[in-house]
Amino acid sequence: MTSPLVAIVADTLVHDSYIWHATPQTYLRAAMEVAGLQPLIVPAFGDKTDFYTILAAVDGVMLTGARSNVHPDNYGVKATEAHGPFDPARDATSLPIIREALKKNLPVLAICRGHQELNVALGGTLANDIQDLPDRDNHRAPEADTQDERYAIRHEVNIRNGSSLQDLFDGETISVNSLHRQAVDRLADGLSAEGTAEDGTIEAMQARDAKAFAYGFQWHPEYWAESDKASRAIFEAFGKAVRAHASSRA
Ligand SMILES: N[C@@H](CCC(=O)NCCCC(=O)O)C(=O)O
Repeated sequence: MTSPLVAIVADTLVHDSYIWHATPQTYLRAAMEVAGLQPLIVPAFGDKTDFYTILAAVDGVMLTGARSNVHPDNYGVKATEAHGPFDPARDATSLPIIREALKKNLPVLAICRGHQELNVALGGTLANDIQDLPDRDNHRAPEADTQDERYAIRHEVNIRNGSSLQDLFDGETISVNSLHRQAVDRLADGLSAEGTAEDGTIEAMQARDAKAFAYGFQWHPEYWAESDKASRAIFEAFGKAVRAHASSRA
């Protein structure tokens, strides 16, 4: 059995005196075991990356969550210490890969930092430390000993009436986890808000002109992809779209 390739842009981190280009296993497993895809981790070498060759080889692109934040230079805001930590190598790789993937009508699944990258890549902006803004809730992960507690389901997302996500989730409201302190501020023109939290945070969005699956989700469907119905539905739909792209090329 062959599985289509999905490109996943790596985070960079320093460990044991080396710079690593890496992706958490939760995303890789959800891509492999629920979406049925073969992940290909793309090292974050920015403009040294041969995007043409990578995007000719894969049938989808997935952007993961990360503790780092998109550098505000990318959306025209002056950086402060509070905007960090940063991973400029990832920004320089993920933002162009998103734009190129959408131009090529490749399926795109953007999660948490990836959701924020999708907005910035198309010209939108981000709000920082939203828990300190008036009328906004705390969307950060709780202090907890285990990842299961950090990724526990925390709040509801209301899906826009008429959104194709209502069909995907078979309902108007879903319950999600929450591990972020930034959020979409000005939504890029090329995106539509498809789901919002009670405090107005854009939790789900879609690339308007995309001919394939192209969604951003502010929460983490990868963590419960095997056991949670809505999380599984996202990965299954992404897998189906990537396989459709692969078949259309064959
Ligand atoms: N850093 C951004 C993006 C949020 C995100 O991708 N979170 C994943 C965090 C994983 C963890 O805490 O273990 C933000 O804070 O908004």
